[in-house]
Amino acid sequence: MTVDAVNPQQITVGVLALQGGVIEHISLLQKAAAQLSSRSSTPTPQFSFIQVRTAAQLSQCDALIIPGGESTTMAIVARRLGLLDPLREFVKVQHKPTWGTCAGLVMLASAASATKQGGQELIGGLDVKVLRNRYGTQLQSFVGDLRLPFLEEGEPFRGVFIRAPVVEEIITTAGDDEVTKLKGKQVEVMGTYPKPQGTGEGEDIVAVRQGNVFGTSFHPELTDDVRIHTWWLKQVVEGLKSGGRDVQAQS
Ligand SMILES: NC(=O)CC[C@H](N)C(=O)O
Repeated sequence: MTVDAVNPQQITVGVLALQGGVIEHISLLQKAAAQLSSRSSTPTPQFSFIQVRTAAQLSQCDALIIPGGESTTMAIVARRLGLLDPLREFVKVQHKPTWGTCAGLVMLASAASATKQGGQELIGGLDVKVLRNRYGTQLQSFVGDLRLPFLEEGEPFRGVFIRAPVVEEIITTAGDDEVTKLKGKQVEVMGTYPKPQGTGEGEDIVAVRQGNVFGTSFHPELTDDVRIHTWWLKQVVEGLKSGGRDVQAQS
């Protein structure tokens, strides 16, 4: 199933507003929308950016951002508000474009390790296992320069990592129900960052995409760098214009 074709003149993007950097995401989305319209020679869509706290608000959205915060708390609150199943439907059945940052990435993973005792509920959508709090506690927060191949050439992106998760495993179980629902789209690594000293060789995966679902370990909304928001919004518009073909097919 694909996202229904919508009038791309009117696009509503929601930011899940249970906790975390909601206002910051909306502010960067507004800047990104202004940039898209100033760069385009043809009319760009009219965007509405709304905070989502109810299933009714979610149903108005063509795309969604799940911000950072605390995924365990977010799951509990979403469950209490009756939002968890509508969110699963939005991401995994309607295949509407969804981007999770930090705790949002945890929520969009199909599995997580280093969870609290008893585990935690997830939305799923990305066939990955995330390792929560990979870099330690709040005190080990850092800003690291990232080279993100999907962005235009330019300065490295300043990645803000706060108790950040990383993708520790890409789950490729053939015949897995979720994979089938995601139209066979495979997980694509969109960004990596060198493993901290003493924690192994190579790079950690800090950004992934699978079909319409995108996740970053870091917090672009806590910078004034609008590039990822602009890139994502463009993917959303292109996907809706083509009647719901998912964003992975666009690039
Ligand atoms: N900055 C964040 O969003 C932290 C995420 C948090 N460690 C979690 O697992 O939910």
